[in-house]
Parts: sequence; structure tokens; C-alpha cells
Amino acid sequence: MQAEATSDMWSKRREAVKTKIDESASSLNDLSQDIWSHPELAFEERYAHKVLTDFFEKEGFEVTRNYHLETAFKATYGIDGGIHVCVICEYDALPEIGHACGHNLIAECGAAAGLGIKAALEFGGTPIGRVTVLGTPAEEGGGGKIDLINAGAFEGMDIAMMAHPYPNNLSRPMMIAVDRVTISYKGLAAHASTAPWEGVNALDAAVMCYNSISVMRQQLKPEWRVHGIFSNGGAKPNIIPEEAELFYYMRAPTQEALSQVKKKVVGCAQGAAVATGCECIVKDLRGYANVVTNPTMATIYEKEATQMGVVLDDHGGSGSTDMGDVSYVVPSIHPMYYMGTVAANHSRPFTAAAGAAAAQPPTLIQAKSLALTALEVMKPGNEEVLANIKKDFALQMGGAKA
Ligand SMILES: NCCC[C@H](NC(=O)CCN)C(=O)O
Repeated sequence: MQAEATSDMWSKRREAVKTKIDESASSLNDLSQDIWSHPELAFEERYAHKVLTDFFEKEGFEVTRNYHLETAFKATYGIDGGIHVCVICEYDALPEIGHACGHNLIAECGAAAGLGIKAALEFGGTPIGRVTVLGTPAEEGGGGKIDLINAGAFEGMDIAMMAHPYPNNLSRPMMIAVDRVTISYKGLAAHASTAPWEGVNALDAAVMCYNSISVMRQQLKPEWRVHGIFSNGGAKPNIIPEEAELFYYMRAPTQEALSQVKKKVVGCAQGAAVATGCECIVKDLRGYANVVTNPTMATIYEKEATQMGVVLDDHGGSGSTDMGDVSYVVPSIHPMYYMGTVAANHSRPFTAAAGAAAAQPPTLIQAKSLALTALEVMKPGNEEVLANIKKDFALQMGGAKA
């Protein structure tokens, strides 16, 4: 009898997830549209932070604003001593092109999944664990999740999850490691017409470095990436530039491969310095680890998403995210989903799609899939599931950083 009650109870908990998310569709859409209409850059997401924390407070979560970072937050519900699930919200936009990576939808998806899990935990008045929604700023280049990891925000979490808008549906996307550097050259200014020979041209060095990297790229492996811009090209045409700077990203599936890529780039930078007589300074900026997808979690997610009608693809990814660093401290999944456009992320068409009504149904389906995945892990009697998740994680950590 107890077993049947449990199974009947469990079915009702699962239904509670979907019902709550469906009932909240309008307020979730308003939340997403509000964030989309107020694009804010990394670590400046003050408006998004306010509307999200107000939302979770109204929904009965225990909210901690300015959580280790001015625009980070924690919204939690449940009991301690059971399984602790973390759902991630992102909400930073890109310079000039707004929410061209759809982080307003990541925030909506995370909020919806948090609502759904809370509804299931509340059902029957007996929470069986805890759900924490973490608001993580500055994924696009600042790495707010890394600051939160370092502050201990992920301690005690059993699993972590989020979903990211993308041109197709990927349950196990290849999100690769990234390192970032600035390459600065210092030369000597001189009048570019009356006495150019007196100068040491920092821009020449930057151009030579850029060209060296461009030809070196032919020798990179297909999954490696090097891409950059001139961030300082000199002051005026009639002054031999005494300073110039490049800003580069380097990427590879593993840390070991990334170190090979970086060595090649630094070699190009140093070669240009020798050729021009400039001083060269290579400055490391924050990088991200590759995403290590937990197979047991991904298999559950794939079942739930497929049952929701999601048709999963098997190729794509090759961006980077600070969720990679989270996946090295907590078993994680970071599925990506089609939300109405095949346009590439970081494009103006993607910005438009992220604010369009067509993005809503796929986003809520992703939220339900994440929430039901979490629920399967939390289900009484499914202790073996969490054991397998942790076994996966231990094996993966044994070799992932290699
Ligand atoms: N240096 C950080 C780059 C992050 C950026 N991430 C994405 O585009 C995917 C998720 N927003 C990237 O260039 O890969």
C-alpha cells in the first residue's frame, strides 16, 4: 500500500512540476521580457538582479541578494539533509547587441525549473530535499560562477544544471576550455612624417603578431580555436605608435591541448617583438574550463526532454562557459536548446529571437525537463541514481583536466 501511495504520490509530484510551470507561464514571460528589454553587461546586471530576486521572494523562496557579488543571488527552498539541487540563472547581455546569447531565457528557464522543483517538494507538505537557484553574473567574459565557486557557494550541492538557447538541441554539447590574453607592445613615438626612423612602431609589432597567428592557425587541430581583435591601434596617424594591443581568445577541448595552443600564440607575440624592437607584455585574463557533462544526469535529461517532444541533435557546441568550472566541482549538465532561430549566438537575429514569443514554449519545455531530471535524482528509492552520478563524476575528474 505504502509503495503504491508512494508511486501515486510521485506521479502527483511530477505533475506538480508541469502544472506550476504552466500556471506561471505569463509571469515567467514577463520576467524574461523585462530582462531582455534592459540589457546589462557583465557584473552590471542590477536591474535583472532586482527583478529576479523580487520574483523569487514573491514565490516563497528564501532569497539572499548581492550573494558574494553585487549582482549574484541565491534563492533556496526545502530541507537540509536530503538531496540538494542547484539550478543556474544567467542574465548578462553583450555589448551593442543586447541579449544575443539569450541569457534572458536562461534566467527564465532557471526560474521556471526552480518553481517546478519547489512545487514538487511542497507537494503533500513533505519536502524531500532542497532546491537552490543561483543567479550567476557575467558569464560572457567575467566568470561570475568562478567567483561564486571560490566563495564556497556550491558547497553542499549534489547536482547543478542549466539550459542555454542555441540553434539546435544538444544534451551533451562540447563546450571547450578557453584562455584569454592581452598582447601589448611598447615602442617609441616619433613624428611619422618628419622623422619616422626615430620611432619604434608598436602597431607594426601588433600587425606582425596578428599575421603570424593568422598563418599559424593552419596548423591548429580542427577543434582548437584562436581569435582576436586589435584593442589599441595607436593614437594618431602622424605619431609612430608607442603602444598597441591585441586581445585574444584561445580554446581547446582540454587544458593540456589549450596549453599547446597558448604556447604557439605567445611564440607569435614574442617573434613580432624581436622583429620590431618593441617590448611585449602578454597578460593572462580569466579563462574557463571545459564543460564535463555527467552521463547519468544527461541520460535522465534526454529521457525527460524526449518525452516532452524535444528532438535531440548530435552535433554542435564549441563555445565556452564558466559552467565548465562548475562542472569540475559539482556533477552538472548544460543542455542547449532550439528556441526558434538557426541564427548563430552573438548575432542580431539571435537577439530578436530571444525576445520573441516563439522562444517561450521551448524554454518552458527545457525548464520542465531540467526540473523532472532533478526530481528523478531526488526520488525516494532512487539512491542508486545519485550514487551513479557521483561515480561518473569521480571517474571524469580522474582524467578530464588532462
Ligand atoms: N571568455 C568567455 C567567453 C564566453 C562565451 N560564451 C558563449 O558564447 C556561450 C555561452 N554564453 C564564448 O565566447 O564562448
